Parts: sequence; structure tokens; C-alpha cells
Amino acid sequence: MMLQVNDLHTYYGKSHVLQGVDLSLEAGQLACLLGRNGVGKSTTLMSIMGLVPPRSGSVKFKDREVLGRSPHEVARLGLGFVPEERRIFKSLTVLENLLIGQKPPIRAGAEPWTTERIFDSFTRLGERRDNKGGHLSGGEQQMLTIARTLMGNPELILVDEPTEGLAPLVAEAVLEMLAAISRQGVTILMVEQNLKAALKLAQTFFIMSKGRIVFRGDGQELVAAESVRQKYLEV
Ligand SMILES: Nc1ncnc2c1ncn2[C@@H]1O[C@H](COP(=O)(O)OP(=O)(O)OP(=O)(O)O)[C@@H](O)[C@H]1O
Repeated sequence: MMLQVNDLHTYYGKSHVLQGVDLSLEAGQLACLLGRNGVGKSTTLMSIMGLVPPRSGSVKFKDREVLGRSPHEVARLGLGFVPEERRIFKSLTVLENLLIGQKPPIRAGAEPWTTERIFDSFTRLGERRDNKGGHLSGGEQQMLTIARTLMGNPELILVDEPTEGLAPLVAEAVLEMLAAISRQGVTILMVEQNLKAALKLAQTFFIMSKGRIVFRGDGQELVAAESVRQKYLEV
């Protein structure tokens, strides 16, 4: 198992936000975490990464317990995090931004991500390689944030609402980038609000409500589960 989260509890002060989250992902999967605003999706990703320390439970990354480790240590084990806000260096070029994210691969035999591989795989970034980060569009900045995370050669990436605030066509390009990354063997857990877009992309779906996972299934099962969608997703 690439990721196994069991009975995860996280608090902000007295507020009990994650109330026993259970989820698991196999290597190579692209999974989508859905749910209404404020149910704890971002907190789940941040708890896995150690950015918000959970109070109890277990987070196993490739069968190794990572709960209690610092985000830096978790990243070094091969877990990448793409936060919702795009953290690029505006005064540095696309190429320089990518080089900042570079870390040697952990897994022997895996083809490492280099700037050339990034520019070959994602030509939009290649065209912009010498442009300053601050001059990129929102969608390009999102692509750069994702690509910079890849430069750390993660085996699993956690991606928080990558299409937030992007126009539909740009959002589609960002999701296509994630699909391409998945096809290249990186496991992905992403939060995405747009169900229609997510259905085209992901194989596995988790729905969260009030700090717990209330549904797990594939695309067909999610489409069939009309009452679940009505109860937990639709407004
Ligand atoms: N730093 C914080 N301090 C206190 N409460 C917080 C903090 N961050 C989030 N919360 C609260 O925790 C709950 C879960 O937030 P979280 O961001 O994980 O939800 P979400 O499902 O990702 O929602 P959204 O889509 O709105 O980001 C919300 O009620 C939110 O107000």
C-alpha cells in the first residue's frame, strides 16, 4: 500500500476537525477527495504531510509510520505536497523555480525528474522557461508549482484544489497535467471540487463529511450513488 491512513484525529485548538479519517491508496492510483467546504479536506492533506500535527491515529507511507515526523522528513521519504496557494518565486524564472525544488530520487531505478523532462512533458512550461514566475498566468503558476514538487522526485503527491480560481480551459490543462503525471507512475491524492472534471480523471473517489470519510468507490459507483452525491456534494 502506498498510503494507509487510519483513525486520524486532528484538532485546531478545541475544534475537533478530523474525527477518525480512514483512507488508503495503492501505488499508481489517482484518487480524488471530495466534499463540501469546511469538512476537513485540506486538513486531511496537511495532517498526512505533518503540516498540522494530528492528535492520534496512524499515517503509513509505504508501510512506514510517518505520524509525528516533521513535514521536511515526510517530504524526504518521498511525499510531495502542492498547497492550494501557489508558492512560486515571482522574481525567479521558471527554470530557476524548478531547480529550487530539485532533490535526488529515493527509489533506485525510477527515472528522475529533470528540468528537461519537465519541459518535454509539459511544453507550456518549456515555452516559458526563461520567463519570471510573476509574469505567468494563474494556470501556469499552478503548473509550475506542481512541476516544482515533481522535481523532488516524490512517489506520492498530495494536491490541494489545483483548479481553484482558474478559468475552465486553464483548469482542464492543469488536470491534464496531473493525468499525465499519473500515467508516468506517480501516485496522486487530490482535492477537487469539480465532480465532472474529477470523474474524467480519477479512478478512486473519497467523500468527506464532518471530518470523516463517508464514501469510497470508483467513478461508476460514485455516479450510481445518487443519494450520496445529493447528501454530501450537491448544494
Ligand atoms: N488554522 C485553522 N485554525 C482553526 N480552524 C481552522 C483552521 N484551518 C481550518 N479550520 C477549520 O477547520 C475546518 C476544516 O477546514 P478545511 O480547510 O480542512 O476544510 P476543507 O474541506 O478543505 O474546506 P475548503 O474547501 O473550504 O478548504 C473548517 O471548519 C475550518 O474553518
